Amino acid sequence: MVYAIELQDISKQFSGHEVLKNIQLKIGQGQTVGIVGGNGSGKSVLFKLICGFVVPTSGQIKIRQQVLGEQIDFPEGVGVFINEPGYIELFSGFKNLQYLAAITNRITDKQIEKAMQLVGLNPKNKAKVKDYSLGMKQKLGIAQAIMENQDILILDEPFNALDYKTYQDVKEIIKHLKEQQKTILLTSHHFADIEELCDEIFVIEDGELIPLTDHYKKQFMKK
Ligand SMILES: Nc1ncnc2c1ncn2[C@@H]1O[C@H](COP(=O)(O)OP(=O)(O)OP(=O)(O)O)[C@@H](O)[C@H]1O
Repeated sequence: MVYAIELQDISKQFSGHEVLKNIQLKIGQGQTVGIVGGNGSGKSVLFKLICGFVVPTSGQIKIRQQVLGEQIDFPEGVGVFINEPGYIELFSGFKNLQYLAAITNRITDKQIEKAMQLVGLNPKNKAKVKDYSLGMKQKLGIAQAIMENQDILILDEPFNALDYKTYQDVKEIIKHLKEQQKTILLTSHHFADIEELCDEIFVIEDGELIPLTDHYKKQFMKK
């Protein structure tokens, strides 16, 4: 199998506190993998390591066979949604996405508009991002993650703060991305969503990444 993402012996410490210990993870191209765990267990740190936003204390990360920090600094062709993305507050949502799209210059304004419409944002809305609600910012972040049609998607809590209709829409978008054989890494505190969407599920407990067992499943289903 061709692996889109590979983590070998990844550990991460912050000021001597070991958040992640010897993580091994292989994600095949086209797979959707869910990561669950309690608050502060290290899910976001794991995702930031894969995106190249945080450097591991030890171990190796490969994205499409390329070693992060050696062959590449940042993984290319990865759509990222990490909570509370930073935007230029005085720009509209569309202008923010236009600004970000200009970095790689791969997509047209029409594609940006389409991504915004998919998550229920009006690209013609001139409101500044500083006046956006939390849910609108969340939608903008998801539009950003999917707008370039990347084949790897890292989605950290994509369902947070969404109204019911947008939550359903985002779930449908993820299902559609799965059908298109995208590789997706997903977290959510709603275990039912993870179970519905993911081919494989792992738990982070005490810094270790372990496959979901019935014991953990019962624990998460209670929530
Ligand atoms: N830059 C940082 N400096 C120091 N500690 C950090 C840093 N980033 C994360 N941590 C610590 O790493 C641990 C894991 O945090 P992380 O955000 O990955 O948790 P999480 O599983 O995503 O939690 P939640 O479900 O609440 O979002 C926490 O103890 C957090 O305080």
